[in-house]
Amino acid sequence: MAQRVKRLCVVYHSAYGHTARVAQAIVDGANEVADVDASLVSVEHMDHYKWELLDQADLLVFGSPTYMGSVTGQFKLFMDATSSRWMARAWSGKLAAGFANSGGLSGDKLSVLQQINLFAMQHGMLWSGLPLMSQGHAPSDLNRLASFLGLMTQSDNLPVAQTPPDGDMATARWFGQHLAQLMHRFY
Ligand SMILES: Cc1cc2nc3c(=O)[nH]c(=O)nc-3n(C[C@H](O)[C@H](O)[C@H](O)COP(=O)(O)O)c2cc1C
Repeated sequence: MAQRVKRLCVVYHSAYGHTARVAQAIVDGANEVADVDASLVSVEHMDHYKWELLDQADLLVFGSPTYMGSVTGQFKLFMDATSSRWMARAWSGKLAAGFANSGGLSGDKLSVLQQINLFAMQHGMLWSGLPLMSQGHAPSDLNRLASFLGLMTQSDNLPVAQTPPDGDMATARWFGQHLAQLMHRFY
């Protein structure tokens, strides 16, 4: 029997494009898995169509750049705009995951992942981390920043085509694939 197509949606903010590139890599990785439909939603200019995509998704992946050790103001506006869904328990039982990009190697990205995790818990969602052992700390290595709560990537102050490095981009695709497979296992 054919299995139902599962929907994953990556919800992100990106001022200069680096976090957007990571978001796209998660979507690309997820779409490599059969019977998965993964899409991208920027938190800017949310409209009825975008909210519908989020409401229909089986799994939401939330991502933000790190600003002053926190999610960006734009991402926080999005979080606050979900309060009617929080009240209605609309996303309760959905799978959730998170990612954070920053300029610093640490950059206090953990704080961003913790904020996003707590946000998902407020919604009653079911959290998936990044179950991938670090393969080393070079720019080409998978999970070089050794993060398990969610995906961490780091970008230099360079054009988007050059940074984050290959290992971070490959980790993002791995994360997308993993989350897609998780939807099939879970639902
Ligand atoms: C206002 C502001 C605050 C920032 N704060 C941090 C920070 O706390 N830690 C860090 O490592 N990078 C910090 N950065 C760098 C950003 O995290 C980095 O430029 C961003 O992740 C790039 O993503 P984007 O191209 O998707 O906007 C900051 C940048 C700005 C503009």
